[in-house]
Amino acid sequence: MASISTLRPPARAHTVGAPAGPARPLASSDALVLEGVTRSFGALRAVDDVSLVVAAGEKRAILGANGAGKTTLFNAITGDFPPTAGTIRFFGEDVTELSPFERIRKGLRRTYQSSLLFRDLSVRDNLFLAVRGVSNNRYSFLRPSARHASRAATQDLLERVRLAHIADEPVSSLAHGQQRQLEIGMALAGAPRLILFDEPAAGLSPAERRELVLLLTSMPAHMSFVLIEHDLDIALRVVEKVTVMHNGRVLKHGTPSEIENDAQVQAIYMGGKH
Ligand SMILES: Nc1ncnc2c1ncn2[C@@H]1O[C@H](COP(=O)(O)OP(=O)(O)OP(=O)(O)O)[C@@H](O)[C@H]1O
Repeated sequence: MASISTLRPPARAHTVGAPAGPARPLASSDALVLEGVTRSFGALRAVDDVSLVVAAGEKRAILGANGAGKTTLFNAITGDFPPTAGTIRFFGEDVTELSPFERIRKGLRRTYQSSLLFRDLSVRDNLFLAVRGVSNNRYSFLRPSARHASRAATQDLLERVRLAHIADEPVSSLAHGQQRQLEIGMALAGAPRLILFDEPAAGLSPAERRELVLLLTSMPAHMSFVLIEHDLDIALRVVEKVTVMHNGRVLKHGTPSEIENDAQVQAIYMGGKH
């Protein structure tokens, strides 16, 4: 775990938010509502009865030790591995049965732990393809107006993820941190309503981590994100709320400071049992 040492000793042990059930009544301003979401692989319940609510515009981290079920939860939300029980609502709509692509069309995006970039293409072309891929006109490559709008959107993204100065470089020549910035840019194509970031700081140098924090703290206010991140220095700095998972279940929800000072969370991150 990258930043265990950054967890300070608890001022006092205390109970943070209750794990069971959505924390409050459903509201139309909720971006993502999970109720009893479970994903089994044979006898293993990788995600077990998870309920949580992410408000529109909210930035949330999901923490947990290796194997806690974080990525499986992301896969359930995106539909890559749909839940075996429970429901998922996205801006009030039940999307539990929808295909991954239908969820993308509704404004859900994700990044992956491993890179999905086209390494031989330029930074600009990768972003252009991402823009075209989520566009309503994605099959009309030859229509000048659609092409013009996509080029403008591509330029916006280049600037937003601070890669305009290397727009025409091939991805294969980029530093690792720049590639992760580009992945974030691609997830931002098409004005998403919620992005799931899967360990964006993995493998980054300290300087690249600072750049990542800048990017994550400058995300549009109305857009939500959910972040899986082992680097607690980053995770606790860029979100308003934290959900901690353990053995597939929600252990607790809380603010970054509540979670940082929680004895039970510390025990898990130190590799202890609770
Ligand atoms: N496709 C799969 N088939 C079988 N078991 C799986 C599959 N995907 C995940 N698992 C199991 O589910 C459990 C949770 O895995 P998951 O990858 O969701 O954890 P995680 O919290 O994301 O871990 P990490 O921090 O290491 O990425 C693990 O025991 C894992 O082996």
